[in-house]
Amino acid sequence: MEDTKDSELKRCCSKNILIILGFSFLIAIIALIAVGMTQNKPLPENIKYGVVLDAGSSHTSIYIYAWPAEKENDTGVVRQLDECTVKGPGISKQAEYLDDLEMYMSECMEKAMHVIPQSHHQDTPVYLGATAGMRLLSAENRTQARIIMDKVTHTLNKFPFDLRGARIITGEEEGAYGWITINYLMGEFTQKSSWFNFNTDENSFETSGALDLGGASTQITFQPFLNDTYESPKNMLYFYLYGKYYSVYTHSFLCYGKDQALLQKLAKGIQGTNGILYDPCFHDGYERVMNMSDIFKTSCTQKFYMAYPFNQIKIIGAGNYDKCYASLHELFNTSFCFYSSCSFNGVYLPKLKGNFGAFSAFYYVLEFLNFTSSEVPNKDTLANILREFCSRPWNELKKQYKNIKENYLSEYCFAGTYILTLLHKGYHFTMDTWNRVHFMDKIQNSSVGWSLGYMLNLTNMIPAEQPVSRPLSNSTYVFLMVFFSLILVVVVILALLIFHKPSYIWKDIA
Ligand SMILES: Nc1nc2c(ncn2[C@@H]2O[C@H](COP(=O)(O)OP(=O)(O)OP(=O)(O)O)[C@@H](O)[C@H]2O)c(=O)[nH]1
Ligand SMILES: [Ca+2]
Repeated sequence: MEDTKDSELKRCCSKNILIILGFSFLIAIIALIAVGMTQNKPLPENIKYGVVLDAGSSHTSIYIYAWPAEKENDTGVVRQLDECTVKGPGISKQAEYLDDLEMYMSECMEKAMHVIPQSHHQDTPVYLGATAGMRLLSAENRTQARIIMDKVTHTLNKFPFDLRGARIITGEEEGAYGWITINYLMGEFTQKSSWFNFNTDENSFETSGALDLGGASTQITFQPFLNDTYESPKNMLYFYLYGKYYSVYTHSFLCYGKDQALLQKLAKGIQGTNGILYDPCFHDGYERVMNMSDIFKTSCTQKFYMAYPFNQIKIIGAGNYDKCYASLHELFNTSFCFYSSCSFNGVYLPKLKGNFGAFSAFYYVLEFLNFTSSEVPNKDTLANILREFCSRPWNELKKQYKNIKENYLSEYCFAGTYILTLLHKGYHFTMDTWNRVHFMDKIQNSSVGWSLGYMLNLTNMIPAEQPVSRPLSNSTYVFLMVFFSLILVVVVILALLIFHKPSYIWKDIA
């Protein structure tokens, strides 16, 4: 009787303990989830900002970038927050208006001050890089170029940011940073170089080449086949990024940007005329009068200079793609080459390799001509588009494209034909390789150009080694915590059930 009472008491006690434990675990899990959801939120992201001014030959653009401070060595984390186009021409044309530089910059710099929180102004780095317009001016008039750069620095110092330098960048830098930008935005530097990739085949790390067409210069940059990296050391750049070596070919053709190429073409075309130029690269019915001094003031046209008895020329459009193509051909001298292969003017060009991203005027022009969305994006398709477009009368075009700046509209025939000539005759893209050129303006809302790569480099945001993998994210942490707690509960309950059973056994034994 006593024993039965005893075992009843034991069973009752075990049951109560089980209920209390179960209840406690339930409360603990609810508490854990609640704490995980409320207290364990990630720390507010510490955002950093950076500003780059791209002082191009035709205009100045300002790019504002942002990135989370704790992730700055990861790839693809820096994003363009905003951009602003400065009204007016490039800084190389500002020599006579130096006192107006502050006004020139102010609208876009104020935009940057608005976009970037005030508390970050003082530690936001600002870089200005001037490109081919200033390179040309520097070669023609070094003193004037220095005065402009000093004044630009002085002006930028008036804004509350951390100005880290305003300088003229080289054509090689322009090419290299454009290449870095594309591959950074496309995630090419880290994606394929993961730990399980033992493949040392150079193709397994293929990057995208970069083609930039500015107003005064144009750049071609790509990773050639390894055997082709020794012929012209001055064209090679070497990078060690995210634990991998890259040998990159680059060349910048000064005077072969869209605007300077047009001046070259006009300077050549005017030879032997009486001041009237019937130009197949402009539409029928189009007329433009230009000062001879404007054509010959750049060093790009000096090789065509002759004494002329007139101060102005009159360009009369004679829209004809085939004749325009033939006239542009003459700007590319392919008659000599002291290397195994050349692009033009005796410049070494290794065998083209991989895909290319083509931006700036490559994109603006071919986007207008609807070539970027073409289903068969090859040379013949573009030639057909241009043949039709160039033959259209100017009056008809003006009526159809009322919202497009007349200056841009009048030059699409020339510019499209120039792009075709540059890619085909200059860089030797063939029917097979044309479809490897991808015309682009932005990748994930960030503009493709040299400025992002420039900032990444100057702020040391591209590490030589692969960054170590990061700890668990907040959500993974909460999930794992709850998951393992549940397992623990199940295990404890099972253990208690097993522990609970022997009370019957004890009873039997008794
Ligand atoms: N159609 C069109 N042309 C543009 C546009 N923006 C710029 N351009 C022209 O395209 C050419 C190249 O422009 P950019 O890439 O800005 O040239 P840039 O940076 O000033 O010149 P570089 O110093 O040689 O790099 C120039 O002739 C510009 O006038 C645009 O939105 N539409
Ligand atoms: Ca440019």
